[in-house]
Amino acid sequence: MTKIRLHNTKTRRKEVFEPLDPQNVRMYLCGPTVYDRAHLGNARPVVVFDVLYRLLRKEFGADHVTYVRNFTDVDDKINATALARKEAGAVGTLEELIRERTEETIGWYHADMDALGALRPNFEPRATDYIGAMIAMIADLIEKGHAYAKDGHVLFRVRSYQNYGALSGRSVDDMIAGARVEVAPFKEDPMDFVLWKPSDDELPGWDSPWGRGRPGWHIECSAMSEELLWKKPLAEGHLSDEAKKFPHMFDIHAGGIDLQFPHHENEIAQSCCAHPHADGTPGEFARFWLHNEMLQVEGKKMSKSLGNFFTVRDLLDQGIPGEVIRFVFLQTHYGKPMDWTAEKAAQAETTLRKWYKLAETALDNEEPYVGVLNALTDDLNTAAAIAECWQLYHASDAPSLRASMSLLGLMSGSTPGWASLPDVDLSAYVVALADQRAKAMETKDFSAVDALKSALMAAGVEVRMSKAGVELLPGAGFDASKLPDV
Ligand SMILES: Nc1ncnc2c1ncn2[C@@H]1O[C@H](COP(=O)(O)OP(=O)(O)OP(=O)(O)O)[C@@H](O)[C@H]1O
Ligand SMILES: [Zn+2]
Repeated sequence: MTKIRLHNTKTRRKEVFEPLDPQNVRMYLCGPTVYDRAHLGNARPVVVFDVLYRLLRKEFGADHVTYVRNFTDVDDKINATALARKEAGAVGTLEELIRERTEETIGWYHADMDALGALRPNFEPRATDYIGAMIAMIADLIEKGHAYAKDGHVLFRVRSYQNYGALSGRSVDDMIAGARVEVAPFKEDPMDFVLWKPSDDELPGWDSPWGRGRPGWHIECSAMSEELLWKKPLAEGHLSDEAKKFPHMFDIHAGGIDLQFPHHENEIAQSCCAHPHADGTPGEFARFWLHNEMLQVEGKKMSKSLGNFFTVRDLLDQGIPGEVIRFVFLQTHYGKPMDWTAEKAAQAETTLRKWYKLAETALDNEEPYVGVLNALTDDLNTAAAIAECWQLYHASDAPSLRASMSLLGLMSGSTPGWASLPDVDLSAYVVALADQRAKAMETKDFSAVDALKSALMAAGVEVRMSKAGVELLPGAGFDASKLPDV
């Protein structure tokens, strides 16, 4: 078996990845806050870590990987969206409107990420289903002296955790200088962050020892990863004796680099302080930290707050197949920033069309080509994997190309219609158009040619007419059911 090597942000090195328990490889990815459609940047971690999930399933067995990705469904932005709808006259209590909004957004998220060929994780916990676990963890942190309650708030005492900042490689003081930390009367230190905050009657809230309130953002990932990647497999007997020697530890924690600080630093602080070793020193959390770089727009992170975003749905609605979007992501290593451009999408589509044509002649039951596997096991080098696929294409090695594409999550069948594109026989239309054009040259009446051309274009066919002849290609929005009769 090829050794998987991954760049671990924690050590800033590429390291050989050996799971604590090869029978149950455990990974957690910070998921979306569900108040709106995912923008294209939000899709990058999903695609990148879907490749990792597929690789781990290939190496350790499909039933031996547990992948958790949460939904943050308690958040001030969600509350604000629901409140705005209520003010605009929507019927229902605020809580109902919030639930409606998060349900709707989760539905959109699934549809959009499915279209990108991303496998659904094994667990997709919602924060609101784990409030009890969060309250218990917060109470425990207070008892251990790592947190304090003040005015209905509970704060994490950052200076009680010596390793704070280790993931980002910065000292607490540097971080304070560089970050916009909120100074508040209820804080002992401006660096302390919120574990729990009070809710007024207008806001969703849960009863807690500190009054009615709601959790801060960071605690949910600590609580949910603990519940699903440690307690649950432990209780169900799905952890080896070796893995049990590392309580509360799991293999991989992933997310965008924008989450490294403060979100991931805070997750580490909470989890390690909640589960100290027997000698009282801070305990363990994730062994490997993986961070994807940002999708950018003109050098800036695509983000909702900057307003420089478009959604995955926008692109799908423009007729760009999900696999094309996926392919564009795969062309850049996850550790590098990247842009989305129309040229990249067009090139990706041309490539995929060629590959499909060859790969479709083979069955999907071969092993992926070793060159592709080697590229992926080298810190998910998807760009190199694509170069290897080109070699297979040029060598007309259909079985290996098909198996390699499927390891990359391509040809996954989640974009219906796409797979049949290369097989579409448009030759009857080529003949008809050429005939009509020949006639029109004599009669000087081009209306029939134009009508047929428009009908084909309406079905998503790209029409190229030149002296050399007529060329027809199914385009991105191709729909065979709309083809005209000839
Ligand atoms: N431009 C981007 N490129 C790559 N990943 C991104 C980008 N923007 C956000 N992410 C990732 O998307 C995931 C979901 O994040 P989240 O729902 O918190 O985003 P958001 O806060 O709605 O987005 P924004 O940062 O635009 O406000 C996180 O893993 C985050 O790192
Ligand atoms: Zn998280």
